[in-house]
Amino acid sequence: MASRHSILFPSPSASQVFAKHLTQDEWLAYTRTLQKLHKVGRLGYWQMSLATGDVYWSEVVYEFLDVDPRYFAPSHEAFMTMVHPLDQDKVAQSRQEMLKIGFTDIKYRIIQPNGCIRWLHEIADNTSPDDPNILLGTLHDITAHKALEEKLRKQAITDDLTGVFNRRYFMKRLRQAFSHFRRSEKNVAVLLFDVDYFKTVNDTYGHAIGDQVLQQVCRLFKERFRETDIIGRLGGEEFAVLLFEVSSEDAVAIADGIRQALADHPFTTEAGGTFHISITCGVSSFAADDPTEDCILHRADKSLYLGKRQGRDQVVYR
Ligand SMILES: Nc1nc2c(ncn2[C@@H]2O[C@H](COP(=O)(O)OP(=O)(O)OP(=O)(O)O)[C@@H](O)[C@H]2O)c(=O)[nH]1
Repeated sequence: MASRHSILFPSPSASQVFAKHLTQDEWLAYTRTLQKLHKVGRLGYWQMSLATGDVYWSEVVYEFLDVDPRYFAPSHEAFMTMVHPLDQDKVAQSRQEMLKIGFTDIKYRIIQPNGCIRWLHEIADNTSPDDPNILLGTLHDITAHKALEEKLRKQAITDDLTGVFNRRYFMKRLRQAFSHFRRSEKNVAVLLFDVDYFKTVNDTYGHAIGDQVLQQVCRLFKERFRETDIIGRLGGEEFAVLLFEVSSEDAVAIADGIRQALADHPFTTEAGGTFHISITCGVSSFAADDPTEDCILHRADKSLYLGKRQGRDQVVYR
């Protein structure tokens, strides 16, 4: 404890007090006010002596880390054990940066002893006016900010009704998949699904039941596709799924499994009765001579249209 306080807010020497025209009591009162302000503003700060390696953490830092100052001695090493494994390199690099250019501004995660992950924003420098051998850093807990950021990011790429990706995000992933395919030539397939006679579902059972059908279709998609497959709602009752590193034959078999599962699935009416739907699917794969990523969608769309003309409830591959 004594060594922590020996770095920060040292009791001023008589000459310092004299130079600043402060009495020792005034100086201590000023220090207490500053500490209180940091607590009120939820600003954590730390100091490290380059000469001795001693580290001081303010009370708020202990709170961010959720460790007890009575049992947890502050040190650079102790702190690094709490940094999220995925952010270790970033934090280590920022320390080097600070020593080199005298400043760093970084956001990273720490893991508290209870397993909770917190996001911290650290701004640090080594330009202490009194001692160039002292590094100074401030910490803000930005966990709530990050959670909001993540929520907004998800909202921006998700279809509200069904929870699958929206058209814009699907098209972005299709573009990325196409450029990856051009480099790797690993097969990528698109399944284009369209619910059959969906207008009749709405007209017969009502729009709310129609919405539930779309939600259940997507629930079934999510259950049956892999985490890495990209499921998107292109509009209305049309959905597309991007499958990576899958042969065209397997893509057709997967699509047919979904078609069958949907045909077997009983949907419930408001009155408690049940009804069934069917779905038609067009399948296509990227071709080496495709000039753009849209070509795969055009082919899948043509297959889908053919499937509709041939009587629906089927999978067509071209
Ligand atoms: N309930 C609901 N209906 C929607 C939604 N988006 C589009 N629709 C309806 O989906 C229906 C699509 O009808 P059509 O394009 O005629 O297609 P279809 O009746 O499925 O016929 P085929 O595709 O030829 O088998 C329209 O009635 C749209 O109003 C939605 O979010 N919720």
